[in-house]
Amino acid sequence: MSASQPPERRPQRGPQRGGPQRGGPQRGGPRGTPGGPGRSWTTTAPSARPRSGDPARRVAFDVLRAVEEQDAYANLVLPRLLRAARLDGRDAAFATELAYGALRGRGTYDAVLAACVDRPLTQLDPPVLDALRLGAHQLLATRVAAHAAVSETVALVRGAIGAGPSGFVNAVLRRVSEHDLPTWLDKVAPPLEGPGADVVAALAVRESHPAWIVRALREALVLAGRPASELPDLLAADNARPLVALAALPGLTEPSELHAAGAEPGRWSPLAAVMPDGDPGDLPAVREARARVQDEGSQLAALALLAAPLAGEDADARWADLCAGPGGKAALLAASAAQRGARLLAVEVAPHRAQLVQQALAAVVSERPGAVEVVTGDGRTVGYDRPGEFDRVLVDAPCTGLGALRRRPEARWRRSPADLTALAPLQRELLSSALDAVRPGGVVAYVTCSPHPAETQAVVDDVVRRHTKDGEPVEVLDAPAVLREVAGVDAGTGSGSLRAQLWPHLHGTDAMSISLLRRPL
Ligand SMILES: C[S@@+](CC[C@H](N)C(=O)[O-])C[C@H]1O[C@@H](n2cnc3c(N)ncnc32)[C@H](O)[C@@H]1O
Repeated sequence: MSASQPPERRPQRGPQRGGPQRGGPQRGGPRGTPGGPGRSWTTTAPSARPRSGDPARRVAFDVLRAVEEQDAYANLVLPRLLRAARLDGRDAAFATELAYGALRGRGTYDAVLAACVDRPLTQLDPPVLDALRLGAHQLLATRVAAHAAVSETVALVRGAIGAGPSGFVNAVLRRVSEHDLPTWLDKVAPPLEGPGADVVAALAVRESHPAWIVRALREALVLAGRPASELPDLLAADNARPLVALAALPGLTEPSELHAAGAEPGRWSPLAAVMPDGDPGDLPAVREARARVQDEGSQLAALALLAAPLAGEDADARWADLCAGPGGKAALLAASAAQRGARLLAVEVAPHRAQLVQQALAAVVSERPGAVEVVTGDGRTVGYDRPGEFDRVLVDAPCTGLGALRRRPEARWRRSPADLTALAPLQRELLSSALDAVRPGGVVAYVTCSPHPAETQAVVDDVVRRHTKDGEPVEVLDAPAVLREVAGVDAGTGSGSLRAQLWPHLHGTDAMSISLLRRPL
């Protein structure tokens, strides 16, 4: 697994954090003998060490616990915990690296830990297992000194869980520290080639992905005209920290304002600026909602809808976003609508997400209130309620998010193949509704942040076939050609498919799939 390097740590002693005394002593123990060549160890017995834990490690641990126990999203819970612990700067960066790294790397670390513990990991107390993952991440993928990784993790366990498991954690982590990551991978991952090779199982351990996702991404690559040999790079890209991309909302600011504040030009989107470091919230344009954090792939999806050629009448003033929450693409569309004298209907079914859309569009609304209408409702009914009313409609469909795993470190462990089946009818109904909602000659963009064929090509093929059968044919437009025009990006999928597919390992964006459809005149 290729994990990003964390910032150098300066030695730190945090205030004591009294945590609930969860978990008893762990029975059994590590395999083999602790210690290893080239490592320096403190000679103090774990029981005699101070009980204090480092606050950054405690925050990372609490993130892992919230993800496990409350189904929390790491990117939402982490900022709250950082604020509560009053961590910023390097300490906040370290806590973030630990939490995200341990979550992303779980597949690799569990394989290593399983080789160091004498019973299935499922029999460990879940908080103890999380602490071990944090320790393994420090030992195998950061520059934290081995003795500090072990002793600080043991201190964390004493503070957050209790004294009982501290000796066990100490012994297991010492065992982990006996080898570096490449050596461990050679020991615990199945071979990638030669006799007994199992590419999927090997990459699942090496690149820390569930095997079904490794298989699904391989299929997605091949069906999008890419060689399967790109799979390791694609999986590795999911483990790299994405740069923060910003979108300058048209008419409200210019990318040059963001560049002047230290951001660099984006790679593809004409609206993009990329922050090499720092907090986007420090930029006035972001604070005032004139610019927003948005992956370049998402920017390109919205821009593709706006650039797709209409047919027939000149009208281009009525746009709709049927799945608007939390409002990223709607903000870009609304700002463009305000510029071009158009009006955007933003529909979102979840009330709290519809509120986020309102917030995302606030700057546009204050400039031009008539440019936007936000509705809490079901996008599936728009085609029936307002048939033929729109010139351009976006369906940014609810999907598995398999193309944005680098952004959501826990997502790969939450998803299951059943999600694909569960989302399929909704995706088809939303696209069908969009096609009913556009006028003849109007265009629909069907977008997912997943490259999986079941929620991209299959949905489009099915809906186009059904509409055609019902006497309402649909034209499939050349989405890669539109993207080439808009951003000079090559996102072709080959073999006659007109769908565009972006990839993290090729384009540096989320793996957005973009199909453009038009109702014939
Ligand atoms: C992929 S997200 C959209 C992201 C959004 N376009 C953006 O760029 O910020 C899909 C959204 O669709 C919403 N959704 C799910 N089912 C829906 C439905 N039947 N009608 C409208 N919205 C729906 C979800 O709540 C979620 O907010």
